[in-house]
Amino acid sequence: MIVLNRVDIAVTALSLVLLFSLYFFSRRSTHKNLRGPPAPSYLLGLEYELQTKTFEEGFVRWSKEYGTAYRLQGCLGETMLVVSDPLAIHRILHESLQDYPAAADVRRLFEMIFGKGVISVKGEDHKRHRRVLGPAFSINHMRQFLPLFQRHVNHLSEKWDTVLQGKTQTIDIILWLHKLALDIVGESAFNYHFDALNNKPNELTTALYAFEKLAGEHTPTMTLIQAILRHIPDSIVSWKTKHFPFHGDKVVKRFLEVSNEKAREFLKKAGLDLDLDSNEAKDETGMERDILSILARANRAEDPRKRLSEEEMLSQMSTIIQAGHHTTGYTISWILYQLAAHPEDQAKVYEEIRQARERNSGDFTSSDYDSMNHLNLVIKETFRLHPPVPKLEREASKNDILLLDFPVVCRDGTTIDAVPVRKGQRIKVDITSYNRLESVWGEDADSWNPKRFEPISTHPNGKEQTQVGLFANVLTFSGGPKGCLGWRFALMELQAMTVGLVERYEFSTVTDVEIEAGSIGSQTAVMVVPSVKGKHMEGPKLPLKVTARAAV
Ligand code: HEM
Repeated sequence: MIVLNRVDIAVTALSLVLLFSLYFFSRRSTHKNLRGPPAPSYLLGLEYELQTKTFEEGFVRWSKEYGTAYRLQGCLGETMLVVSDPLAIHRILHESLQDYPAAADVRRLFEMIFGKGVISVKGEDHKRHRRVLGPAFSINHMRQFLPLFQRHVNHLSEKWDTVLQGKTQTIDIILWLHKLALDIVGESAFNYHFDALNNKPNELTTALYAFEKLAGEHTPTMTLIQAILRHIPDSIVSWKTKHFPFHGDKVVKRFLEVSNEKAREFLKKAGLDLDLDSNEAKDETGMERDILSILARANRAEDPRKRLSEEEMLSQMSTIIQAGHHTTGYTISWILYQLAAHPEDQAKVYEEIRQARERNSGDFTSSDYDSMNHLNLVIKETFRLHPPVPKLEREASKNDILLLDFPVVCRDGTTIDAVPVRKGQRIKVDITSYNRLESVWGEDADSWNPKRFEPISTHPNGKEQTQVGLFANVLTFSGGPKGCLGWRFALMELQAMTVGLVERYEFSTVTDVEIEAGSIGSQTAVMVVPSVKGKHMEGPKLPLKVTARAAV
């Protein structure tokens, strides 16, 4: 057996660093003339620092300083391009999606977490997945979920009533709302009862919570390892994960295994098992309210050559559970926070609910929600200011040129309105900064102002906005053929949650507790969450004062 001494190990490590540096040098970008923030070190670039900064301190500030396209130095001298320019984003997400797939390491991570679901695949496979998934997310099916949303909101209210005992109490609302969102998505996706609000232990919740605990562990070494892994071929990383899994690999795998097992059990029980040709007679199960049943039927109706395989079908469930609960859980938290911080908006929303109650004393319909003007302005403004997914990681698959709506000034003082992109270039589509561009949203873009979404005849910069986002032209749900599949689901769920909770409770901020946007996750997959100012590294927290209202 070969025994390596310390010198051997040091020489090997140094050689690897040199080899990677040479590799990165050969891939250095064409963006030398673009401006960007200085990096504190060659080894880590700005990547480690980014994980300790809030988005406000990093990306939002830099986009103000350097414009809608700038360079960002990653580990070992890698140059990344950050864009928040509407025209450039339009090209990346809408016009040329096939030339700007998700970066390879992101797809690899997504495949580990979600399996071979819609979020992990690209090209023709992605189109095939979207075709089968489309019907399950149609507006008509979404409306069928409304009673389910309302039932779970009522359940949360029962819990809060017990906590409040008729008094005003400070509640850290975030964990409650996270559990509410999880209960909703489990039952909607495949009639799975997480029973999170009841704190009921079950296999899938245990696997999910173990997975969630992984997020937020950052060290310089981990940052460097992750950066190096980005450039190692998939086959080698898969081999390593299979034969020498890290603790995190095992935890992630466990969640996917349990989710697949539960989805398979459910389909079997519903008579929709994935042995596609043998279940023609088992059509009427009466359970088509969940996404998986609708999906199974849509898949059967597809041309057999284009159907999703069993593995692909089951992977959609882990995808929907993960994509559909953190996002809505954090967004409803921000909505309630903004209503607490802006009592005049809360009063308007409450008044709309009160008036709607006079017309409808039973369960509200989706038309009732759509007719509440101020409620919908508040939701749109929250989407704009608080996107839970702050950026998308893309990679150019060929050389291209990104035209800019808003020219940027270069290091040599020249102004450019087009940025060349070479094959392999990593691009960060900066959702948060696009949503805050003064040139798009007006001078008060950093401030809360729901009225900006009232219909107007002219736009703040005097010209029509370039179409980028799926909803209200904010980029929160992304845009184009890979944009969020669940945006209608999320919108209706958030309407039901906001109305259900504001009708019963009054929310106000806690004196001396300031809230800011922190983040959890890694550079590859990060989420922005409410946290206590100065303590964002401690994770999501949102204490609010909650008072039960007298019945309307
Ligand atoms: C406020 C709530 C939500 C936000 C902000 C949000 C945001 C996003 C974003 C930014 C993406 C990435 C798109 C891209 O890569 O270009 C995405 C993808 C996705 N979301 Fe959502 N999402 C939300 C809720 C939901 C819900 C409730 C569901 C399901 C019930 C869902 C299902 C999906 C799926 C399946 C994808 C993958 C789409 C694809 O790759 O083609 N999302 N979402």
